[in-house]
Amino acid sequence: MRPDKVSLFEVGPRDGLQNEKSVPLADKIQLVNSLADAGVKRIETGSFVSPKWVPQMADSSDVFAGVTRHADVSYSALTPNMRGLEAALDAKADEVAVFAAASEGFSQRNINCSIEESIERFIPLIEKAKSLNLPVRGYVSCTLGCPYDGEIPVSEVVRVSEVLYKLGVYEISLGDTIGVGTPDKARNMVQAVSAKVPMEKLALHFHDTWGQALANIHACLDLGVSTIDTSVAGLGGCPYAKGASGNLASEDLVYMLHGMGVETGIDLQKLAAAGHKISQALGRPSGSKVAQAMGS
Ligand SMILES: CC(C)(COP(=O)([O-])OP(=O)([O-])OC[C@H]1O[C@@H](n2cnc3c(N)ncnc32)[C@H](O)[C@@H]1OP(=O)([O-])[O-])[C@@H](O)C(=O)NCCC(=O)NCCSC(=O)C[C@@](C)(O)CC(=O)[O-]
Repeated sequence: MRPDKVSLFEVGPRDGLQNEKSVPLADKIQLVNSLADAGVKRIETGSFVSPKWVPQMADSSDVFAGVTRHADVSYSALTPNMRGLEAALDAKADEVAVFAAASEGFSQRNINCSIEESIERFIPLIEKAKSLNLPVRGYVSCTLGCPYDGEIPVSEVVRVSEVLYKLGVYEISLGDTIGVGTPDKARNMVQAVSAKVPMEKLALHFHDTWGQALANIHACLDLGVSTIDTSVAGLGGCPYAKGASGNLASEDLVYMLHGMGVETGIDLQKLAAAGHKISQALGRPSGSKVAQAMGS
């Protein structure tokens, strides 16, 4: 059944900016602050990964330190290993996220290890986070296709999702990393995963490379999914998925949901203004169709 309310998990400051040219620290901080002012309650603020691999995120500690915290907003960080977790704890992140893939090719290119090795790495991280009552989110990349391995069996998406869930992540974000999915395929994949991980623990993380993200999300909404990852102004892509464009623009999802009578708690004008400002810093127009139509 379609949810009355959807929670947006904003990934622009991390997933977006990790694949854009470097942005000054002040602009990153302003982006996070303006997203919170627009009513976004969950903001992926940065990542604690190797700066050699993703130099755009090297100043994540400074972003966390510079943001004006809202008590009701969760500021999260991506953490590939124990070192990342320690850095996230120092930065006082409210939650962290581990990231695995449903495809071996992507796992090797993205985090330089196999799927099984990545899971082994996450075990102590999740245990330590749990001991500190720090929530851990889990990503599964390439759920609808991989830039290296092509088609990915749904059974593998289900398997990796279930493993992460059983390890104790509180939510599984299903990534269409290169945006190749189409509505029926997306819906079937989500339905299959929900046989092992409860629907209310699933989030959609669909990139819009092939212009399908909004249609794919719409196709999954009636299944009851109520958490969706988006990126303001459609920022970003993935450095290890050549040609991948950003996640679906947050503005586009909010406009569609409000039009369907689904609440988000987000002020669309303020959201579009946040997207406009960061797009200016990048020297290009917003990637959100809705923001463009609003004239932001
Ligand atoms: C995982 C590693 C670290 C393995 O990297 P590695 O080279 O296999 O491992 P390593 O342990 O030998 O470390 C290499 C160097 O990185 C350092 N290092 C090691 N760990 C850290 C850390 N936490 N923070 C800072 N530095 C670190 C470490 O100290 C060392 O430094 P050196 O001795 O060469 O000077 C590396 O592959 C990496 O950082 N990869 C980054 C991948 C990444 O951020 N990808 C983008 C995010 S994933 C994504 O976008 C998909 C998602 C989540 O959005 C969902 C979707 O769309 O599908």
